Amino acid sequence: MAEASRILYTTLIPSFSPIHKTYIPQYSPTILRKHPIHCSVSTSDSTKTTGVQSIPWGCEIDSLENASALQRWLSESGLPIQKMAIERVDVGERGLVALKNIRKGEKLLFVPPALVITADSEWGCPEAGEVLKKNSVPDWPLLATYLISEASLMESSRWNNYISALPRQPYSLLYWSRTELDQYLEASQIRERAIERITNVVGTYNDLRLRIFSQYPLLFPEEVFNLETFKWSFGILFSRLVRLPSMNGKVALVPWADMLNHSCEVETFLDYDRSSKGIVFTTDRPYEPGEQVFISYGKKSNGELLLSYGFVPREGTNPSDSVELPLSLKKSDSNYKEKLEALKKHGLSASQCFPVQVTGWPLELMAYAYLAVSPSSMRGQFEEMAAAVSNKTTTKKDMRYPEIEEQALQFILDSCESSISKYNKFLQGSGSLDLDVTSPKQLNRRLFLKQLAIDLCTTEQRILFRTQYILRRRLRDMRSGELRALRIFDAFGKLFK
Ligand SMILES: C[S@@+](CC[C@H](N)C(=O)[O-])C[C@H]1O[C@@H](n2cnc3c(N)ncnc32)[C@H](O)[C@@H]1O
Repeated sequence: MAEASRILYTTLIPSFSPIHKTYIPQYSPTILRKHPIHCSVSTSDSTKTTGVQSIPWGCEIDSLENASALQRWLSESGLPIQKMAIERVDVGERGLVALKNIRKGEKLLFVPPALVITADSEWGCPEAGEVLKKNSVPDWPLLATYLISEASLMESSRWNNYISALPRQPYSLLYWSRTELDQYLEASQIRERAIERITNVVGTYNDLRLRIFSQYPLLFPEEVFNLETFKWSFGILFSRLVRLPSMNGKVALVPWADMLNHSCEVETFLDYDRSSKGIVFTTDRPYEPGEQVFISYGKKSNGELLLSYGFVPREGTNPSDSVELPLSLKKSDSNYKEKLEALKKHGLSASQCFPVQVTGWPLELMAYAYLAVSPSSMRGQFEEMAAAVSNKTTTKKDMRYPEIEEQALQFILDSCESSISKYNKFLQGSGSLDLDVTSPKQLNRRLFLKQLAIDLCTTEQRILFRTQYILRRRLRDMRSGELRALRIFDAFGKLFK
């Protein structure tokens, strides 16, 4: 479900496919190795390639100096006069603030395509770009390498002002160590997603290094193109890349537009506007001078926002919030093997996670619960249940098996309560911090991460409490209904004795 919303919206975090899964080299690198090519810019001055210390890799975002330089450079480079300016803000540290009254329904920004970075952008070091393109490197790793390459060129890159204004340390779970993830996010399934993402980024870098960078050390010196710089560039992509629906879903970094922070209270998103030939968004509320202007990064849960952007919205403000509930087949089930086979046929495994919202849970979760509790006598239905778990049923109507509904609901309730106790353990153990995480620089790292984890776990646990309440009520109603039916049946029996 979250995946679908990612595609519908111009989200700032499109799905990222790790290079080692998708990338097929189209020529033998040995051919080029025999004729090494040098990047004319980076090799002419040794400090550009080896003087890594001097590459700034963005800036501290609480300093607005580089942001002002960015703003000047953008207007000199064709960005029309704006109704907003970059300022220090309460939400998101730096953001775009209205300079004038802005109406609801007004188009803003108009960033021309020449100021947008895509996989087709010209490289400051064209030879490096050629090598990546000849190797059919997909957009994400290509853009990550592009950012590093341009950053290393410093003033020689046309994006110098943009890169200098990027955060030196983008806030995202990519920057959390394994110990921090284990310590603070053990209760949340987001920990798994973060580990998976870090593994993909490391895998992608290793793949590029083995196949390409090591073959062209002059174009891609390890002092510049290494895991640390890749984590930085992927952190930038995860928190700033947009997918533009009107450009066939092309992914792009849009300077200036990427200074907009997210609000769960607006629905407007960035897109290419054919009539003005620029990147715009249309406001869905008015703004007064001095107010921060927001866009939506997509209908994402708090966990997904923390994963990619490193923040958690205030409690109760995100209508798209959800929590992943893990369910598993019981190993002691005498039909375990058959049920697992049925799941495997649909690309699923014995343990699955399902997104639960305060408004309810998906049909797929219910189908999984039916499968998990169904007895041997229902073996003939395992297949259709597994198909419903994978959302591949032909009929999309709510599937029901009244004879095992009570067990299925109890099964979900047990999983829900086991998750709640994990959150309890973390939240009770962490005490009650109540720090203002909108100014992260003022906190030390440990407190900052802990507060983020507490905010996330509190909102996720709330959803589970609500689910627990609904399940308990349904089960109580079912059971009291059954009891009443039994009593009536009993009374009838006595009547005819
Ligand atoms: C696309 S950038 C927006 C501009 C960013 N504030 C900057 O100064 O570069 C996304 C980053 O902004 C911050 N951000 C965006 N919306 C936020 C929000 N509602 N609350 C806290 N931080 C937010 C997060 O650090 C996120 O990774």
